[in-house]
Amino acid sequence: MAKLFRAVIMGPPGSGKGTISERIAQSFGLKHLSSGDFLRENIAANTEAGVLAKTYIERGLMVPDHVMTRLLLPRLEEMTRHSWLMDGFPCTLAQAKALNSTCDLDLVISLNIPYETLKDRLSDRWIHPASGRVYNMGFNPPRVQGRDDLSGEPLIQHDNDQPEALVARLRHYKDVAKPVIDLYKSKGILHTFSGTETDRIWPYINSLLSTKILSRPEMDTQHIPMP
Ligand SMILES: Nc1nc2c(ncn2[C@@H]2O[C@H](COP(=O)(O)OP(=O)(O)OP(=O)(O)O)[C@@H](O)[C@H]2O)c(=O)[nH]1
Ligand SMILES: Nc1ncnc2c1ncn2[C@@H]1O[C@H](COP(=O)(O)OP(=O)(O)O)[C@@H](O)[C@H]1O
Repeated sequence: MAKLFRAVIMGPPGSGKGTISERIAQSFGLKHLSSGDFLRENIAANTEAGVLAKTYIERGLMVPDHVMTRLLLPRLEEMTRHSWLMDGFPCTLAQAKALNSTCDLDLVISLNIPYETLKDRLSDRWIHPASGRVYNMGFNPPRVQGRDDLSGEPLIQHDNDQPEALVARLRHYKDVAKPVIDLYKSKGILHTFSGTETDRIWPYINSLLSTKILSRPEMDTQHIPMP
């Protein structure tokens, strides 16, 4: 059996984690797990953790570490037979340490995107709240303006995507992500990609993953006893 592959994608709000994760999931058959989608599922299902998480998200705050880990780690433990890519978790050192105690990551992708680019993208971001589908009026516009492609329902914008809120969100991201990035750097699994366009970054991520994922079955031969 090919060895399982576990990766995390990190980056500030609007850096393209969701967009790139979808491409990775399609090209390499990894399961795309998103902390935001998972929280929304729990909120929709009214689970105890979902109800608690909602009180933070509504105020534009991050969900506390213990709530995130209690929600996500059991889910990851169910995925022992799957290769996956996690988007949006861990985002603090406490979350990274909790994840570390559950599984060994093979790779961490960190997106490094200039502030001006993030500001432009997010002020143009439209979301279909029920599904979490994301559009950008320039980059990937909906087929009908203001409407979700699949359901035809109205799209909305998030207040915290506007420039005033974005500055605070980015500062917060930098503060909490720095020790996480340092941790993964010290483990030798961090790969950072810089740029202003997803389409230009994507080929580099694609070729990195091609080497890592294609080389996995060979690595399995390490377990075959030498004659
Ligand atoms: N103009 C432009 N927009 C892009 C590009 N890549 C992604 N986007 C758009 O930028 C916005 C942010 O991308 P996402 O993939 O949602 O970013 P994210 O990192 O998952 O963001 P969060 O969910 O806030 O953490 C979306 O509206 C995308 O459609 C790009 O290369 N150019
Ligand atoms: N790893 C996490 N730790 C704490 N809170 C989180 C985490 N992931 C997501 N959240 C919460 O869920 C919300 C929605 O997440 P997401 O869909 O990734 O969108 P965004 O980061 O653009 O707001 C975040 O604003 C935050 O409140």
